[in-house]
Amino acid sequence: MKILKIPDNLFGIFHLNQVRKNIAIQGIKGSFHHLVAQQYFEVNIEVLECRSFMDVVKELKEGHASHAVMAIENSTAGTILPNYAMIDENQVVITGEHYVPIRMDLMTIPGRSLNDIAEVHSHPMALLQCKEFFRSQPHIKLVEDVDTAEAAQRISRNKLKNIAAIASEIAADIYGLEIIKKGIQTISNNVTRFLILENAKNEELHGNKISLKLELPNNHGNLATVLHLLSDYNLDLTKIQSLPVIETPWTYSSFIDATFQDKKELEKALSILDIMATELKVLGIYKNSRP
Ligand SMILES: O=C(O)C(=O)C[C@]1(C(=O)O)C=C[C@@H](O)C=C1
Repeated sequence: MKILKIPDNLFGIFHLNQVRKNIAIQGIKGSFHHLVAQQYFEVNIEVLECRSFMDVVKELKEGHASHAVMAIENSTAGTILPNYAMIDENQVVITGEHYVPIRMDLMTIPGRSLNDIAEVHSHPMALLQCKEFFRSQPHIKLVEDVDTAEAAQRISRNKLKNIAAIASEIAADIYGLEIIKKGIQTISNNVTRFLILENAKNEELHGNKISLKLELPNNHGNLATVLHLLSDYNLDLTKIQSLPVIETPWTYSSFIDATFQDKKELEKALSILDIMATELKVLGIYKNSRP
C-alpha cells in the first residue's frame, strides 16, 4: 500500500506558469478538453491532441506530455466509468480538478437551418446531454464521434450540407460554422468535472482533497464502518463510485473523493483504512475546485 506523504503546506502553489507545458487532451482544438487546458494552465501550453482517453494516458506515460486533462463526470450524463480504471491501472496521479459549465450549441455550414439537418454528429457524452432536444426531432439521426470539435471540423472541411455538430461556441468560431441553435443541453446548469493527471511521482502532493481506491473484504458492515471513519476524522465525502473488480465477478472496488482540513486526521484515517482494506491506493491529493 502506498500512502503518499502529505506536506505541512496544504495550500501550496498549484499553477506554475513559467515553463512551457505539453498538455495531452482528448480531442482537438475547440473541444471542451482544450478549453480546460487553457483555463487551468492559463499560459504557456502546447496541446497534444488525442483521439481517445487511452491515447491521452499513453502520451503522458511516454513522457510526451507533462500533464493530461481527462473528463470524469458530467452533471447530466453521469460518470465516464472506464476513466477510473484507466487512472487506476496506469500509475498516473490526480494533481488537480477543474469544473466547466457546458453549453452545447448546434452548428453547421453557414446558410442552413434546422430543417435541412438529417444527421447530428458529436461525442457520446455531448449527445447524452442533449437527448431531450432531439426527442422533438425524430427525423434526425444521432451519430457518435471522437469529440465535439472534430465533428465540427469535418463538417466544415467537407462542406457537409445536411450534417450538424453539437460543440462549443469556440469550435464554431475556429471551424467557421454557424450556430443554428444555442444551448440545446437538457439542463441549463450543465457542468463537467475534469481531472488533471501527471505521472506518479515521489514528490509530495499538495491539496485539501483526496481521491482513493478502496477494496474491502465482504464482511457485514464494512462499508458503513468506512463511512463513519471518514466522518470521525473530518473527511467530507464528495463522491463514492463503485466499479466491478473484473477478475472476481460480483465484487466491487470503491473510488472515493473527500475533502479534508487537517493532514494529521487524514493520515490517521488512512492508516486505519489500510488495516481494513484488501487494497488501498491514493490516486491523488489536490486542491478542491468544486464551485
Ligand atoms: O468532445 C469534447 O469536446 C470533449 O472535450 C469531451 C467531453 C467529455 O468527454 O465528456 C467533454 C465535455 C462534455 O461533457 C462533452 C464531451
